[in-house]
Amino acid sequence: MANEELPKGWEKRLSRSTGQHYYLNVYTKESQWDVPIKPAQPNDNGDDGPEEVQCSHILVKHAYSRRPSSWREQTITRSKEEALDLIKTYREQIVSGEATFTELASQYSDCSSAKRGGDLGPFGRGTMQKPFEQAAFALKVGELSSPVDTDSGVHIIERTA
Ligand SMILES: O=C(CCc1ccccc1)N[C@H](Cc1nc2ccccc2[nH]1)C(=O)O
Repeated sequence: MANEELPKGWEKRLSRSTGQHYYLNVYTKESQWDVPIKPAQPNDNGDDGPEEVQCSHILVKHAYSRRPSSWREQTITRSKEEALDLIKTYREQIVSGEATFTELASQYSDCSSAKRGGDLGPFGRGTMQKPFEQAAFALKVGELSSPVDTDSGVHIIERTA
């Protein structure tokens, strides 16, 4: 199946280990063996996908973040690698049920939205940094993204509406 027929962000790849084709979402880094299905109904402006989404996120900043400071820490010095390790740990704790997204966002997110359990409210395209927007609009409601890099740091995103 040619890439142009796949939903936005999805690419067909060949697994070196199995020789099988798989599908990778270059925005959310999700991968799957099955062909991804385009959203069933176009929205009002005729494109695929929603005009607005609502998401919560957990942001872990690092020394190279656009603003390496937050309500948690006046000066953030961790490396990008350490930030990625932390966000992966939080994601594993959420997936395993060890902690809830809201608990971890409230306690650890370096964004002011931590005070709202990570909730950013509804937003349309063109309001958030592009990598964040692309990942958020590629999620189904209830889905949790893989780690997403922006100039602010490393995020995991949960689409809530
Ligand atoms: O820009 C904000 C506020 C975001 C927000 C929107 C709506 C409700 C509450 C907060 N905070 C930045 C960190 C940050 N960078 C982001 C990039 C994309 C999405 C959310 C982000 N949060 C910071 O604190 O440096």
